[in-house]
Amino acid sequence: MHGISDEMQKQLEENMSKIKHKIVVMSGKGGVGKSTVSTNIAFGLAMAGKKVGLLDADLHGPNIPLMLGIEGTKLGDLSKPFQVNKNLFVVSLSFYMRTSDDPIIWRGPAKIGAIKQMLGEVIWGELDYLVVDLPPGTGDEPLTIAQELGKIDGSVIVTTPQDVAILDSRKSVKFSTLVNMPILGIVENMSGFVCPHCNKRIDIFKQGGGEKAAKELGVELLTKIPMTPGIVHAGDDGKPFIFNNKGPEVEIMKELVNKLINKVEINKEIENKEKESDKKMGNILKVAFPTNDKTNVEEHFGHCKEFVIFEIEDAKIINKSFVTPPPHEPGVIPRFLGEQGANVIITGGMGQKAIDIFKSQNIDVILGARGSIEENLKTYLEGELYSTASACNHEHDEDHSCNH
Ligand SMILES: Nc1ncnc2c1ncn2[C@@H]1O[C@H](COP(=O)(O)OP(=O)(O)OP(=O)(O)O)[C@@H](O)[C@H]1O
Repeated sequence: MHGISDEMQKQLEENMSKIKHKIVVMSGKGGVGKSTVSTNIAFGLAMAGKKVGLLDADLHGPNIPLMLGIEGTKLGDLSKPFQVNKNLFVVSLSFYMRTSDDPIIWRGPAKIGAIKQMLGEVIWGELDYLVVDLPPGTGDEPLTIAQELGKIDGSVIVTTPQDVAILDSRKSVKFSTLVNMPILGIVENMSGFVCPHCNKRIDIFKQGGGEKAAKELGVELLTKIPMTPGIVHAGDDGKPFIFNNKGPEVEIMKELVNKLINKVEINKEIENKEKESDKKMGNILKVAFPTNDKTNVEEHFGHCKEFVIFEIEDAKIINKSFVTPPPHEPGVIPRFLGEQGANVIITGGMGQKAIDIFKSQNIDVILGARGSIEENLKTYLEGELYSTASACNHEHDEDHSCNH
């Protein structure tokens, strides 16, 4: 299990491209409540109606199944995540272990291969969010996982209130910068304890480490979660704390989830607007191909199952997405691709009317393409792909494609 095949790498990228938002939860060291925070964020997002995947990628202590009450689960079909409820799906490295106390003793490359294999084999399908519980620390393992996830919306850094929080958080901030992922903010966990008998607050782990770290590092302090006995019971009983509990700590968790939704979705909107304006200024290129098998150019342009659209910036692919066109009717598909912002369509062939509609939207048409999409795209980006066919001559079926 040292590496993965090209085919699986492709599958991995395709899996990741179907996920709208990715959040990684990390911490500079173990035991600060990273898995607790990941589980409650994922459960909270699912409660808010989002379709969520929770990936327990903590190689050494994959304990999310325990927190969800599904410990001991062994999946027969490893490509399918475990469905916890209508909106929440989970995959844990523990599903791959023989027993729950089977120590994970893979080293270096084997570990990385195992993670890549898991990312490649699991078919999440379309998700609104993937929440990833990274292994603690900022070493090679979390780094590889973060790099394989593709574009990440941001990291949530979990820390505790001690002074050392600043050191741990600084490492996590550096890590986030290294993999080019935005930092959504810091969660100061185990932040004081309010005695249920006398209501007096006791700062067991000192005070404000996370807050200070956030200020010094110029990162938002997302929230402070107090030491709460209910959180321990919920974790041990396999029922996430955010679910079915009441009180200020639950409200804190719910506010955290709402904050993340706002941050991630607003960030994405801003990014999309920037991309749109970049595109208008000619900085981002969108290249579309019809396909039936996600790999090869479908020559029957008007009847393909879907289109793959690549976004290109500085001759590099920065995004790849699949879109399903509306049912075929004359003129509908060229307009649909115009709405998707396509600048170029590369296909086998099409009728003159479709070509005219594309041209009226300033979309270039390249005809005569066949075979591998990636190869065609590469040739196009090298400036070597030219139309090798002319319009099909079909009066009534402008989106028709012939096998030229
Ligand atoms: N705010 C809190 N109040 C009380 N207990 C908490 C709180 N947050 C986490 N815990 C408890 O602390 C313990 C460790 O939490 P958790 O497993 O989430 O930490 P972790 O950072 O993921 O650890 P690891 O590095 O081992 O994966 C658990 O028993 C959990 O229930």
